[in-house]
Amino acid sequence: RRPKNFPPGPPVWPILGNILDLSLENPLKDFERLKKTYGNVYSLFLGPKPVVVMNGMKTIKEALVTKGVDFAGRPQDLFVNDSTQRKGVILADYGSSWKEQRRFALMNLRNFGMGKDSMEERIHGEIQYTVDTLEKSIGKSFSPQNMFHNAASNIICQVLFGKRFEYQDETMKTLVQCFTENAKIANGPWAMLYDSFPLIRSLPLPFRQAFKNVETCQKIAKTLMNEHKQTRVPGEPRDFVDCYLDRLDKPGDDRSSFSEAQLTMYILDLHFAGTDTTSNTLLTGFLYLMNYPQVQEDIQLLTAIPLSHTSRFFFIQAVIHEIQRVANTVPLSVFHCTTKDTELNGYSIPKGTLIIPNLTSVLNEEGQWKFPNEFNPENFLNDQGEFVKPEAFMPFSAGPRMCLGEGLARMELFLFTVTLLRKFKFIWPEDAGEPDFTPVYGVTLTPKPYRMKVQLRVSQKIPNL
Ligand code: HEM
Repeated sequence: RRPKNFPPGPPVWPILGNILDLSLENPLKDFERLKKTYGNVYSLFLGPKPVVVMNGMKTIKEALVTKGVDFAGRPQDLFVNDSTQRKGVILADYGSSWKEQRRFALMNLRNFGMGKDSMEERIHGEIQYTVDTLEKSIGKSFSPQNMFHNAASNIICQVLFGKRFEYQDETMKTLVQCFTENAKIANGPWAMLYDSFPLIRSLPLPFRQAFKNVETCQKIAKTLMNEHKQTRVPGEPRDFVDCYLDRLDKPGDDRSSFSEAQLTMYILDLHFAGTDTTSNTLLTGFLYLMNYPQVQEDIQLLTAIPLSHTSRFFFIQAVIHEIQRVANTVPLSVFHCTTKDTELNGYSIPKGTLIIPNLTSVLNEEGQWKFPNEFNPENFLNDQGEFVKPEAFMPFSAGPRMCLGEGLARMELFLFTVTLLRKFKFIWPEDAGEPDFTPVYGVTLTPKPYRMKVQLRVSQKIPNL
């Protein structure tokens, strides 16, 4: 039974709730269908657990920004909480510990923005390896999945550990394999069953593998942390781990949330949050750029013009934003939870209710975009050809829990796109058939595996702008 004045939704079955209303493999279409029937705020039951799904820009902003604190919690009784032992920042509940840890990361990520070891330098350094990989692949048809994944992983490793890993490095391979497997389990049917039916949690079912994987990753994070302890000079941090160890040296009060156990999970959080997201956005970007050769060519002509030239800046920004809009990389954001009894669109939502912000419903919302259902950089250009960012552009979500890696991610997307397009032409192979733009559902949306071809560019005449 729905509580009084709770958002409406489909009829609820005993024990099962609404689990049969959702495809366990990919619920995005079901969420869209339910929005058409019940409106922008509706409710579902996962087994006995009530869930509120929020849709549309106005509703999501009202909740995550205007009533930011009310909606800034994270559910604590799900599969993902058990598998990460409730440490780190992504899944930490709203409160002083989360605030302290989040502020620390934001401040330190900003501090890496300057100087010779700046974020930009670190990204450029890694792009050079991607360029080498592409040069070796000229004329061949190859799958770019690992290349982008490794590059995104190495950039976050540079930030965290001050070093990159060779693409064949066993530690990295193990980390990536564990993350990939866990992301699959976390968004698959077994996690949904784990969340809906607490009685099955101790049974030896496939979700057990995720717990083993987290243990393996934690061991790796601990080893890297211990290596830093051996080589660091206190007060002269080289990277995020050193900054954190410096912070641990400070005499703090007993209630401080900083600890080595926090750090190991934090390392994994940032590595996980910064890898799949960026690499899948890049993969989607190059899938579209190959199949919209005119857009690719327009950027290529502009890459030869000084960065300060506003037309260059406007068009490239518009293309990168449009890539992020169609990539819809984190389609349901990370699940939130209400921190107190609250209201949304006139409905009452009790404290502790699981909230799903359906970002997909905003990134292609009718009325918010000139071309909601096609790839078109015009979505971000006004009549004068100037870059404009519609309010509905929220791939990083909004409010107090908004992605804390946005600055890093945007710098990566910009530098990769511009540097690679300046040097190479990306071609959809003749024998690849029709491109399939439908993504594969997961915590992050992934393009279906595809192959690409590259050619070195011959220098082009600069247009008269
Ligand atoms: C294109 C790339 C990226 C996209 C689309 C993206 C998107 C998101 C989204 C939608 C959320 C959930 C926000 C919410 O709960 O409302 C999030 C959270 C988060 N992201 Fe990102 N992200 C990206 C890259 C990164 C990078 C590079 C990092 C690492 C520095 C990062 C670190 C985080 C963290 C730590 C959180 C949790 C914040 C919190 O709970 O307070 N993300 N991201």
